[in-house]
Amino acid sequence: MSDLLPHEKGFHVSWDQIHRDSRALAWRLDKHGPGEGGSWKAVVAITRGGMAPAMIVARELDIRTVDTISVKSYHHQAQGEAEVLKAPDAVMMGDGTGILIVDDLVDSGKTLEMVRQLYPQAHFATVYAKPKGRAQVDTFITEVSQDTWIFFPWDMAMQYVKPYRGAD
Ligand SMILES: O=P(O)(O)OC[C@H]1O[C@H](OP(=O)(O)OP(=O)(O)O)[C@H](O)[C@@H]1O
Ligand code: HPA
Ligand SMILES: [Mg+2]
Repeated sequence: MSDLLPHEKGFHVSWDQIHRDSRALAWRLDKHGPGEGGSWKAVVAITRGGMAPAMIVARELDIRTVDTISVKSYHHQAQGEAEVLKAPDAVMMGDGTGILIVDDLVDSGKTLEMVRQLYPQAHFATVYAKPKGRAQVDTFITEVSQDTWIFFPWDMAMQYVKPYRGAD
């Protein structure tokens, strides 16, 4: 069974599951910001996967200032470069102090590494984490093995499944 391809070893996450896990992330981050009463200044979602978790975290923590950063990664090129396609508001961001940067998961850590270079004082939170990228994330909820592919609800649809036994 160990010769399964990464996409065959799947962790399938439902909307309900990501809602609960994102709420758990918000609970963990609540009152842990550097502002008054442990507050956070703003939530910044790493698009696109970070948008749903960021919305849930912002809702739970009553944060109305929400922005996005769009990063295009070049994982398959030798230099392993990543490019910012859309940056959040520069004045609001500063060096990242008080900013909660949210993504759905960290895998190799390349995306967070790049964003962290831009905003070294920000707090980085993901719902899921794989071992290679764990050092790049400050707070996460669930760890999965490196060879597990996480399937998110926005990439899936309900469909018929054949029973284990029975007519084809
Ligand atoms: O830790 P890394 O190896 O950098 O991988 C993690 C990133 O990859 C996925 O985004 P992707 O770039 O596929 O874009 P998307 O969010 O628009 O789907 C995921 O949402 C993370 O942002
Ligand atoms: O496991 C994953 N699932 C979905 N998107 C991803 N992008 C990097 N790793 C993953
Ligand atoms: Mg992403």
